[in-house]
Amino acid sequence: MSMIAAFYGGKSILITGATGFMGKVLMEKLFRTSPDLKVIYILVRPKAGQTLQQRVFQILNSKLFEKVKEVCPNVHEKIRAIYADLNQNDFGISKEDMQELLSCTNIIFHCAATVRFDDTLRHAVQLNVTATQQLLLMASQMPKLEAFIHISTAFSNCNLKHIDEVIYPCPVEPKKIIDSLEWLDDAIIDEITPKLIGDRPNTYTYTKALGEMVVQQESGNMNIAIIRPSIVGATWQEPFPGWVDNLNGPSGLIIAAGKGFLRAIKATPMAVADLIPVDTVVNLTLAVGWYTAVHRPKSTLVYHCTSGNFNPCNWGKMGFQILATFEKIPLERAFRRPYADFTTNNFTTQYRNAVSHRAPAIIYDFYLRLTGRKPRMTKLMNRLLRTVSMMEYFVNQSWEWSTYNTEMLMSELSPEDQRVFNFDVRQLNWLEYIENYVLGVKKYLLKEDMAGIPEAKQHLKRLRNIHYLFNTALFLIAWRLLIARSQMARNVWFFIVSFCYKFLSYFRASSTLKV
Ligand SMILES: CCCCCCCCCCCCCCCC(=O)SCCNC(=O)CCNC(=O)[C@H](O)C(C)(C)COP(=O)(O)OP(=O)(O)OC[C@H]1O[C@@H](n2cnc3c(N)ncnc32)[C@H](O)[C@@H]1OP(=O)(O)O
Ligand SMILES: NC(=O)C1=CN([C@@H]2O[C@H](COP(=O)(O)OP(=O)(O)OC[C@H]3O[C@@H](n4cnc5c(N)ncnc54)[C@H](OP(=O)(O)O)[C@@H]3O)[C@@H](O)[C@H]2O)C=CC1
Repeated sequence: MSMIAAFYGGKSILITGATGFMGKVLMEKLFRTSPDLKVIYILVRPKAGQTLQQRVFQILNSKLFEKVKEVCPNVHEKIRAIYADLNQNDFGISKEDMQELLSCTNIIFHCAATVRFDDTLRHAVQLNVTATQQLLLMASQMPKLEAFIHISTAFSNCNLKHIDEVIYPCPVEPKKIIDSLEWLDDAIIDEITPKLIGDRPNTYTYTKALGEMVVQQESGNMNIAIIRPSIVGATWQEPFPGWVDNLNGPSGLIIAAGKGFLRAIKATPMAVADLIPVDTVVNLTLAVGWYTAVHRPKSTLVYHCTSGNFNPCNWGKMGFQILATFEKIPLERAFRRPYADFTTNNFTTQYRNAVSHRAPAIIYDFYLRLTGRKPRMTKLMNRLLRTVSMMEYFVNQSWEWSTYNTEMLMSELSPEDQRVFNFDVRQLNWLEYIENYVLGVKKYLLKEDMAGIPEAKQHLKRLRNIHYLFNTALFLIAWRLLIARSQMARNVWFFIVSFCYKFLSYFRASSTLKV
């Protein structure tokens, strides 16, 4: 019997960010392994014209929850969606709901965040810092609370090369930043943002670091732990391999490469690609929840959930395997054949952006205009290049994360828990994982039918022929222009032609002699 699974039985669990990528996998695993848990409260806001109930219905009816419905048929009765907007004071939660949360919650998993790299400092602070502070305040009023688990990121201190499982202070106190954002106007905030984030690449990593400081400062006598995952990718094993449902991290770029939009990226092939499967993160999170509640460590422990020091894979190997998978399992209606180069040089990157990205987009838009359609490729390409430029920071350097606490926890688990809540990435086979990831992107994210693979392959063959034809035509035109303008080119041309002629005559003569 799994001790961790038994621990969650009968518990009331509060999850923020349950509608997000990690939150869904966390809920799924909880219901599947501890179907006797009492209730999962999820803080949800209405979105995209959907009510709370519609959002929950959609999640429960997705493929991800198929196994859960077998193990826990009354799962819909055990989810209680509570209206909450983390941008509002007290999250806009009604008095009755708040009362219930305060009096019943046993465990909190705080996953909600803005993960956008380009968010304004005001919004990123509101969600990643102020909301964390408010949640901690709520937690401190919960008499039955056993553990508060905060999800941060391994990149919260990406300005350092070696990162320990400790909370590093930021130069300006989070409280001062929260206070000043209340009265500063947006223009001034934009101006001071680069100074505040310093050598971090974006507001996301900076505000996640501030969020950790808030957790440390407001922890009081609660049992708190922080999890720092690196780049979270599709599921490795559970509930099935390759599940992914958003474009964050590598997923968007995998699609861009598979559809033939992304032809080159400024990335260091030997830099460590610290990807971690979402189910591994969730297993560690649940194990940490159990350990924190049962063993009550004296201080707030930080757990790194990374792959680099256990089982490193680099971007070169990853890119190669992604492209190799597209040979076998191509995406439908690709714009060009999948091919992506890694370059480390700024000049080459600019050249490839102009020649391999912008030029084909302009030519295609011209073709769309000619055929009476609305041009869209240049806009899409500009967006892609902007996204790629934001990812460059993460694919051109390697970090070292120490993992003492994570390893300590691994050794504390019973063999059964090590199996059911496996977070040992030494067992991960990268080639197999990446292949399943690419397949998952195709099936679950793009919702493409596997029956369409032969047609997709045919389409790629057509694109290859067009590519050859285009290159041959381009070469002939260039050559023709050169011959018309340069005596030297003409001489070379006549030399080649006469050489070929002589060779053919010799070949014909020798074959006649043999006969
Ligand atoms: C063979 C080669 C393999 C190479 C393989 C390299 C992998 C290299 C991974 C490094 C990864 C580091 C990750 C750090 C690890 C964390 O800890 S961070 C957590 C992860 N966070 C993220 O990844 C957030 C990144 N995303 C963003 O910040 C914003 O979406 C962006 C990129 C700034 C775009 O903003 P925007 O232009 O306002 O666009 P947005 O409204 O979000 O979406 C607009 C459109 O773009 C699409 N889109 C959104 N995001 C993306 C995306 N990432 N990609 C493509 N399209 C996207 C949307 O679907 C949408 O399409 P439409 O609905 O309009 O058709
Ligand atoms: N994905 C990754 O690569 C990594 C993620 N992390 C961390 O993991 C955690 C989960 O990330 P992930 O699941 O990928 O992120 P997602 O963007 O998929 O999910 C974010 C969640 O936060 C919720 N949320 C955002 N704003 C609000 C709001 N104003 N009110 C209520 N809920 C809100 C979203 O709700 P809604 O559906 O309504 O938008 C969603 O459920 C985050 O803390 C992130 O920093 C750490 C490392 C890497």
